[in-house]
Amino acid sequence: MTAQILDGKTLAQRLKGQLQTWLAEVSPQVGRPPGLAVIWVGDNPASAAYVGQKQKSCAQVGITSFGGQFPAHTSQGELAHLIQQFNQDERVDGILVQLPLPADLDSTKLLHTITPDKDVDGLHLVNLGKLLRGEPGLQSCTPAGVMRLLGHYQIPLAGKQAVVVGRSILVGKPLGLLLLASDATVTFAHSRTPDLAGLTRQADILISAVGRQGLITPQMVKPGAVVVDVGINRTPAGLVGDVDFVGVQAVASYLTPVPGGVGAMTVAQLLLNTVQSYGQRHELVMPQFSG
Ligand SMILES: Nc1nc(=O)c2c([nH]1)NC[C@@H]1CN(c3ccc(C(=O)N[C@@H](CCC(=O)O)C(=O)O)cc3)C=[N+]21
Repeated sequence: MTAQILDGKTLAQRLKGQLQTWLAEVSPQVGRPPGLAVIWVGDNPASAAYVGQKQKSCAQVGITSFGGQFPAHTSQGELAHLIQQFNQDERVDGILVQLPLPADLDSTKLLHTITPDKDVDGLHLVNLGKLLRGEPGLQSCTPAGVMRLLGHYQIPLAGKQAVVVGRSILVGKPLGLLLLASDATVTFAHSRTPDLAGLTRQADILISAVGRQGLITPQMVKPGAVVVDVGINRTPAGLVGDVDFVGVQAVASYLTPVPGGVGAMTVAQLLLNTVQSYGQRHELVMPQFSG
């Protein structure tokens, strides 16, 4: 068997095309384009690439970017004040605080300063609570992007065994809840899971969101499983995920590449969340952006 590639890059490009077309029609009627404020503190080089990617994608589809880079010594109070200004700014539909923040800042407290209806990262307690309840709300971009990618390829989830390796608040936990909401039987695995391979071999849907190169070997994958690689590892040879791509491709039925899989969907989902927030603010009827 050779796994089919879940092509996040192409799907993301098509979604962006649909957003661009719709916004070209709607923004003049509303009288303004959607706005996304990105707050990036310090000079983490990985963040530089992500923030650049986000701003470029915003420009492509017709979303105005606000915010920018702030020095590493910016205080908690200054950042809270900045977020409050964006909360009130009528041109801003989404506010994103790029993580990680410098260690002396309290990122959770800052995230809770964002008004929930502009929380395009889905990390405010109110949006996390809605996720837990299964109510509509802004959803974290990477998990929502993964679900959109699986949905696009019509991967069945109901009744399937899903194993999520990793339990972060940014990816593992919310993705597990979304899979559960789609009627998968979900198991969370993590660094204290004793027999990881024994567990992952039972997975029809295997998600790795850890950040360790080579973590998922072919022996850990059930033949025919769907494998989603959320890992991001920078190596001398370039960007790689958690999954032994070549080995697992011979065992799985579907597999996401890194790059070109989940990362590309994350950015597209951020734009979708921003447009969703804009649409709600102006009571617009939103089309189904399906890619
Ligand atoms: N508040 C917050 N929200 C986030 O959503 C968030 C964050 N902080 N901090 C960092 C992580 C990471 N992240 C990625 C975004 C795009 C790619 C992406 O576009 N990846 C491309 C390749 C990029 C490259 O080549 O460097 C791909 O996989 O094809 C990856 C990872 C968002 N994150």
